[in-house]
Amino acid sequence: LLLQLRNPSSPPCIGSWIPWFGAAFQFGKAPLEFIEQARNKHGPVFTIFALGKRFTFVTEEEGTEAFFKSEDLNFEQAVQQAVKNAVSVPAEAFYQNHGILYSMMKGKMSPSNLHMFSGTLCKELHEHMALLGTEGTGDLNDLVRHVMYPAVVNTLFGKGICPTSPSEIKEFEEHFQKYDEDFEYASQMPECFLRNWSKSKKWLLKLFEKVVLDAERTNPSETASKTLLQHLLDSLQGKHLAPNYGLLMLWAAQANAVPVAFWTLAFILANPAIYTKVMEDLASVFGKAGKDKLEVSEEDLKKIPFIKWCTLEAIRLRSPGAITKKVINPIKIKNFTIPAGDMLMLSPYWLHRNPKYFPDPEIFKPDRWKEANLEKNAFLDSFVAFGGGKHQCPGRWFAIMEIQLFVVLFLYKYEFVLLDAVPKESPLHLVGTQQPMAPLQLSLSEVDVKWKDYSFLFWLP
Ligand code: HEM
Repeated sequence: LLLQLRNPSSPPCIGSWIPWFGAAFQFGKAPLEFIEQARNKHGPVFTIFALGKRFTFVTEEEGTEAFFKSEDLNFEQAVQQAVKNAVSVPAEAFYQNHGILYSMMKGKMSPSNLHMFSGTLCKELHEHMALLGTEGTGDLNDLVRHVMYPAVVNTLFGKGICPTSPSEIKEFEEHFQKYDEDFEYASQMPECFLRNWSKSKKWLLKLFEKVVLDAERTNPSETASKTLLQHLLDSLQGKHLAPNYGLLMLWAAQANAVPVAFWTLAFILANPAIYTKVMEDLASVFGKAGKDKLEVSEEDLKKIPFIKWCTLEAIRLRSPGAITKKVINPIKIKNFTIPAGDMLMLSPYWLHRNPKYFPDPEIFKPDRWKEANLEKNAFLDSFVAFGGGKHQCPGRWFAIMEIQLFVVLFLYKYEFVLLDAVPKESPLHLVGTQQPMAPLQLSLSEVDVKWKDYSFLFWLP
């Protein structure tokens, strides 16, 4: 009945007048799947009424164009409340700082500055991989986290600034994982509903008071020697918010990149032909696998484009469930008028499954990236994992580089046997890239150079 009575110019609205029941409840349970079902049933533009808010989804090209370009939509207003809930930055300070901090991060992590990170990152990755030992069995996701997390934190925040050593990391990791796990829900609702999350947030903010003091104390005067955190401290208006912004930056740097590194490795290892191609490329640039302490520069990575394609293809398949803008003036999309106040939502995850742009969309096909003009830093058409327009993810080039570097060093150093099938992605979260639903056990051992030549034979059809 509701659908029949609606104003024909507004999108179909799915929901009930009591938030949390009916469709809104289903939406909360598995939002990713819900979006696709709603699209099939109601068409490319539809509104979900949940948590007392209207979320309008646009799932086709016309909507995408408007989403990234329209002046009637606003990014800052869409995320301000979430930032307030997540790290307690008040609205006024958020609006005052956002533009300055965004430009700073975009500049520091631009393609031409990546070489400033790659040396340190390579060294750090080696150091933390060495702690894994020469062989063992475990879950790939844990393994990736144990290496990537401390290596990237030491690179962006400075060594010894955040806890990363084996003795101090455990408690930190527990809190950070809890914080990350419920970040999405916590950014949408009052903290009192999430007691454990709130405890971890307080613990992390307290820790960051010390982190920023240490970073401030060791802040060098010359620009080239500063860490990303120190640049953030220099740019920030309202120094008392430094711990809050430090934590936000840590979350942004880890939350998406770590799961994508997992998926990139999982997809490569589960596809014998792709694994073989990667290993041949590595051998042609660096010589036979197994030599320890391979030094890989950002220039070297350019010689192995196939690994960049694998990374981008994993990002395509596991891209954020949704990104958001707030409608500030009514906007027309297709035949619908979306009212001011709505949250406009676009799903990179589902857009990346449109066969018109990505034939065989569910298949991991790194070769499709041959068509992208990556030398000019352009992605494939309709690839929006990092957003688009003027608010695109400022860390995207760093993210792609760190994952490539990790994959290179890891595959070069170890041989693997997968003990499980690649798990499915969890449909539970809307914000950010997907987590695996189940563990992926594998056993690994350092490559024995003698054997490496022959190991290719096992993969051949
Ligand atoms: C594969 C990994 C990553 C993915 C898929 C990703 C994706 C995104 C997306 C979709 C947005 C929001 C864009 C929008 O809503 O229009 C975003 C924002 C952001 N990302 Fe990333 N990101 C990744 C890695 C990183 C890394 C490694 C960093 C930092 C080192 C980072 C820092 C940020 C920051 C600071 C913002 C907020 C920008 C703003 O406030 O305007 N991201 N990212």
